Amino acid sequence: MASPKYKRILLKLSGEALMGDNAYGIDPSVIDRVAEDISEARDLGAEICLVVGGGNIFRGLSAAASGFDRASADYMGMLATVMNALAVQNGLEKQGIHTRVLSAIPMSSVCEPYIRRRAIRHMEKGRVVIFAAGTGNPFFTTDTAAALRAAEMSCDALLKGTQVDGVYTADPKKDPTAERYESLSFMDVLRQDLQVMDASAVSLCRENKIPILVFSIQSKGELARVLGGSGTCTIVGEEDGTNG
Ligand SMILES: Nc1ncnc2c1ncn2[C@@H]1O[C@H](COP(=O)(O)OP(=O)(O)OP(=O)(O)O)[C@@H](O)[C@H]1O
Ligand SMILES: O=c1ccn([C@@H]2O[C@H](COP(=O)(O)O)[C@@H](O)[C@H]2O)c(=O)[nH]1
Repeated sequence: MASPKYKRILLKLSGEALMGDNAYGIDPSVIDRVAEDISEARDLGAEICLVVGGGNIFRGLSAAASGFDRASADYMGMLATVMNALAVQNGLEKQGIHTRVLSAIPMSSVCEPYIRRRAIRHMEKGRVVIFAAGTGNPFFTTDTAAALRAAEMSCDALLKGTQVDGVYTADPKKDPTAERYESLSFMDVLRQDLQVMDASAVSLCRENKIPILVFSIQSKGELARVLGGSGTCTIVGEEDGTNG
């Protein structure tokens, strides 16, 4: 069995990927498959914490464009991520994995509040920690929350599991001629304004020397393959390749 390239990872799960072939919401079969993938990655020896997006349910920016107050819409988006976190927790528990959901917006009858030291302790006990409600602040995204928690948890890498298998020269969903990068630097992503992840998340990872691996969470078993070094992904790291 391959050993993981990174010991402690933060996995950012795309909200949109959780809807499967549906136009909205959560597909239980996708939750089960993602939970199996996470279980497989843990079996390699990786310590895993998660941030789940909310794009399958509610995006603040789109709602603001149709007339909602932006901050209120963002709070609704953060609540959507809590629903996704509970769904993923359910899937992981079916795999026999011990988990805790920690929310940046306290909701004590649903899950624990986010307390950094408590999160670290859960991880030390072998639990999968699921960070919900993003950063707890409007005007941010779950990509930034993922970069922030990865830094706080001293993660060795941030893996962005999304609907595409890497970073492309342009959005591959819109431009069929777009080509995938094997690797590139944080500055390349920022300079070329590549939209796969927001700039504040990329900057935070750059400052904290946390490589970002972008891969498709839609491909079964890809998480373990990427961790083992044989999967398809784009690695975003330092200019000189030292942390890639
Ligand atoms: N240069 C690029 N390379 C790769 N993907 C890109 C690029 N530019 C835009 N994209 C788009 O970015 C998307 C991933 O980012 P996005 O923030 O939309 O989703 P997510 O974070 O995976 O999910 P969610 O917001 O639902 O949680 C991809 O599905 C792809 O269509
Ligand atoms: O720190 C945060 C994180 C998220 N939001 C809001 O939630 C939605 C869903 O998150 P995605 O990253 O788009 O999946 C996002 O559109 C924001 O509206 C937030 O306000 N703060």
